[in-house]
Amino acid sequence: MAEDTARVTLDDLAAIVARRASGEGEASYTRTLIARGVAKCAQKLGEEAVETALAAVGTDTKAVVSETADLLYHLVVLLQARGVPLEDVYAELGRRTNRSGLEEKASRPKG
Ligand SMILES: N=c1c2ncn([C@@H]3O[C@H](COP(=O)(O)OP(=O)(O)OP(=O)(O)O)[C@@H](O)[C@H]3O)c2ncn1[C@@H]1O[C@H](COP(=O)(O)O)[C@@H](O)[C@H]1O
Repeated sequence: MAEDTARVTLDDLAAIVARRASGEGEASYTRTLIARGVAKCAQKLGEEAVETALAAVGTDTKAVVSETADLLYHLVVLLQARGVPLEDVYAELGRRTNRSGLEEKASRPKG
């Protein structure tokens, strides 16, 4: 899988997306998508999630990687559009590291 390209983390992507969202001038898919609103960003995230799930049960491993990259990009775009810092998500993940997933699930509000 090793290719001679830069390794980009979620933090890197969030910084790129934030710059694109606030930038002016050159064409940007990110800015166009965010300008269409949170609901559109959420719809795109849902589509990419389904495409990732479908790829995961298929046989093409490269498609799983590609769809996952699309999914993570659209998640970062949605968080930007919704004004939620990735840092808040990291903190929430951190709070969960001291208990099991079953405990965390039991602690969620019923609904
Ligand atoms: N990682 C991504 C990335 N992953 C996916 N995509 C785009 O997401 C879109 C998803 O494809 P679809 O076919 O579902 O969408 P579509 O039909 O073209 O568009 P819609 O009308 O449905 O919105 C494609 O246009 C992809 O190019 C991305 N666009 C941008 N990035 C990153 O964001 C940076 C900034 O991009 P711009 O904002 O375009 O400058 C890039 O350098 C990348 O690092």
